[in-house]
Amino acid sequence: MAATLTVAIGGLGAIGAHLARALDAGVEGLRLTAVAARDQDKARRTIAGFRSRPALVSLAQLADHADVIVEAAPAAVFEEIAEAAIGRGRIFVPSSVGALLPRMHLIARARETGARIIVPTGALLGLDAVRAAAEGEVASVTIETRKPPRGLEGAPYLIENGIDVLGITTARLVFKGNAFDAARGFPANVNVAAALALAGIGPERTMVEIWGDPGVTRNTHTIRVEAASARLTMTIENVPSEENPRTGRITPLSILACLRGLTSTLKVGS
Ligand SMILES: NC(=O)C1=CN([C@@H]2O[C@H](COP(=O)(O)OP(=O)(O)OC[C@H]3O[C@@H](n4cnc5c(N)ncnc54)[C@H](O)[C@@H]3O)[C@@H](O)[C@H]2O)C=CC1
Ligand SMILES: O=C([O-])CC(=O)C(=O)O
Repeated sequence: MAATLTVAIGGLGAIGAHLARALDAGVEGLRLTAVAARDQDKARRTIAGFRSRPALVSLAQLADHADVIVEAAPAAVFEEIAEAAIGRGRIFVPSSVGALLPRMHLIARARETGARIIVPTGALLGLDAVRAAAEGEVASVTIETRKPPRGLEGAPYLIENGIDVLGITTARLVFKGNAFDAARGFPANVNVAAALALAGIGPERTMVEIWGDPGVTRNTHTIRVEAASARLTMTIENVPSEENPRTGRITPLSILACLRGLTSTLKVGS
């Protein structure tokens, strides 16, 4: 029988609370041992009915409590969770993948400590095919993201460029550039572009279009890959979660599937 891995989660919002509940309900090979949250009272209420109550600790302490540290917090506190997890040689599973792009030194650090950084597919699709294609020659990778305007509100790029996204009445291209610049300009919005870049040809060559689109109710991502082995065109339309409409409901499910793959006897997909 495969060994059980202990799991700690930083952030108990749309992703973290859902994942915590799912783990507590029972997942073979995984055991939730600790969580960290900003609002301690709310966190206590969230875990009150759990079958096995995890320790409520600080972000930096998560790494002392588990083999696998899942980051499910705002990008602003990414470093605090990541540095402790990687410093202690844990398996680090980030949600705020956009925050990893400007911190690629963490990968060199993980090499030193024996930590692993496992980026889940998250709100995207098809990263298995992108990774496979990237083992051969890839000419181009693009992602087109369409969001309801309020899902883009407050992004630094829009503020810097005076773009009033809530005033948009027809679909408008608000950003076109590489994944690196997209992650800087839209830190709460392009985790999927960052994951795509890391799966394929890197943040400099992965091209991103972000559209504010009053005509969509779902965050919609279309990936196009032109490779020597295949041409890929894939679209996902994410149902927003109740807790945080910026975050697709599929995201905690994808992380759960990713965690299952760490211990399962049968693993499907590369
Ligand atoms: N990889 C992907 O495909 C996706 C990634 N994301 C990213 O995942 C991250 C989490 O997303 P959500 O769960 O939707 O966010 P959320 O806003 O619903 O939850 C974040 C949680 O972190 C907590 N938090 C904030 N500061 C904290 C601190 N200092 N210590 C402990 N907890 C703290 C908040 O109280 C909140 O409960 C975000 O960065 C988001 O952009 C979101 C959707 C898809
Ligand atoms: O589609 C979603 O649910 C979230 C999203 O765009 C991202 O975080 O990159």
